[in-house]
Amino acid sequence: MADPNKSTKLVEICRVAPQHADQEFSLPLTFFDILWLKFPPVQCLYFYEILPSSKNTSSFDSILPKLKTSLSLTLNHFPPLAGNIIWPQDSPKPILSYHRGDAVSVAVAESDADFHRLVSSNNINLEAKEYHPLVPPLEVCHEKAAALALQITLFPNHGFSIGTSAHHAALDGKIATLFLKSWAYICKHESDSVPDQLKPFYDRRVPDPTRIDLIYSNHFLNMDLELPNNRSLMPFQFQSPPPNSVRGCFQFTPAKIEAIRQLVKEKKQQHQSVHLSTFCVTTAYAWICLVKTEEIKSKKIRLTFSVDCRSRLDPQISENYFGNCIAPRIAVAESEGILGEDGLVVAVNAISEALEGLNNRILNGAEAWMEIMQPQADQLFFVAGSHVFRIYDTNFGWGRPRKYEVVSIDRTGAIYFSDSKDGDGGIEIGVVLKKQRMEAFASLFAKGFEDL
Ligand SMILES: CC(C)(COP(=O)(O)OP(=O)(O)OC[C@H]1O[C@@H](n2cnc3c(N)ncnc32)[C@H](O)[C@@H]1OP(=O)(O)O)[C@@H](O)C(=O)NCCC(=O)NCCSC(=O)CC(=O)O
Repeated sequence: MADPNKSTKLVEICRVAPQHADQEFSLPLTFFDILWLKFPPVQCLYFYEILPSSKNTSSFDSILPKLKTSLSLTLNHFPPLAGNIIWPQDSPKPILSYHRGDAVSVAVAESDADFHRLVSSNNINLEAKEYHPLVPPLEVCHEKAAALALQITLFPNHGFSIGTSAHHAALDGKIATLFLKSWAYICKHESDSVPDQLKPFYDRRVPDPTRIDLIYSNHFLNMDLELPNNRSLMPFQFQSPPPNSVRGCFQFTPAKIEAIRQLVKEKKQQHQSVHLSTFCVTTAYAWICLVKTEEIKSKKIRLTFSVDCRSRLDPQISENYFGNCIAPRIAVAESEGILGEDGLVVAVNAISEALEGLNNRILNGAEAWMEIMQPQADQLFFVAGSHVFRIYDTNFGWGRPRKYEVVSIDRTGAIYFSDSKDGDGGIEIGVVLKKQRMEAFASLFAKGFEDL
């Protein structure tokens, strides 16, 4: 249990602006962005350890100035992140706007909480709310919503954490990661520029011949909300984590991933081929463990995940296109099948089916994505993040992150995926469950591999 006497104290809240951004930005949101307009902020945490024996100890005092200076330089490349989402009365849709003088709110805090407990990957007793003091709130009111807020928390003699709160209508996971990597690069190399692969791309030429952006915007404008106006940018209320919720982090080593793949291959022998990517087999395994843990009674079970569309649009857009460019996909399976002897094959089949048509029909049905995103009775799981982002390569000059966490999954109910901190091709997943359920999940997750 967390020690109630340990605390995180706010030291200052400063505003960091791009150092030389002369260009004002006004990026109209596309339908990919508007889909997330009312979503709560995506909150992530990166922990960095500074070992007492390391030569970096002497530089502990320089952490904060280095991070602030490099942030300001990084924002030169990402000025919209210092801006706000607004929805002017005369605009049919919301806009991400950056004006000179806009800045990112950066909270600086100091914590005497147990750093090692917070970064432990084997701990399934970390209360969900223990990370909350380490991530900042995002400034949101009816008229505007900040794109980004940051918090740097120092753990004297141990290390520091960077907490991020990002508006999902401003950027998706890929660009949030790109921003952090650019910041880390500039900080580590004491540079003011980044290599091309870390540069965002601002051309907004996303194909939208049927004006899905207006369909989504009108959805909000026509909603019967008890708000001063339907252009309000206040997010929908998402549930707080129930009391007794804990976080768990689980590892798929490369050997475990291969074992699942082999098992599905053997069982599928006589049938058609299926998509046996790392994403597919690990998501299937985690999904089954969750369904068993939650003792789901509904007949059909759904799993929603995002697909990066950047390379899948016609014509393709830049890999570093700034904004959102993800499409929701839903895997649907019968609970009987998922819980049965061939549950893995059933789950892999369902995910494979949901992945069909990505290269030529990616936007089919996009008019209805807004409905897909609404909570539904038989929809259970939502995948956030991706192992392909290589989060653990985000090195500000003090080494790889000791731990990464998507804090906001405790409100969205998602399960997050990232690469593993060992950098060996493994995968890490994070879940938030009630304590008893977490114990059941941990046991199922471990036992499943014994049975492979
Ligand atoms: C649709 C997918 C999930 C499907 O993934 P898959 O791995 O099954 O399929 P795939 O076609 O991408 O890859 C199949 C195999 O080819 C390999 N592969 C793919 N592209 C490659 C490339 N360019 N070079 C080399 N290899 C490549 C993969 O590593 C994989 O192998 P192997 O498996 O052996 O490695 C993914 O393509 C994708 O779009 N991922 C990103 C999703 C995303 O952006 N999520 C974040 C949402 S925003 C967010 O999270 C914020 C929030 O909402 O909270």
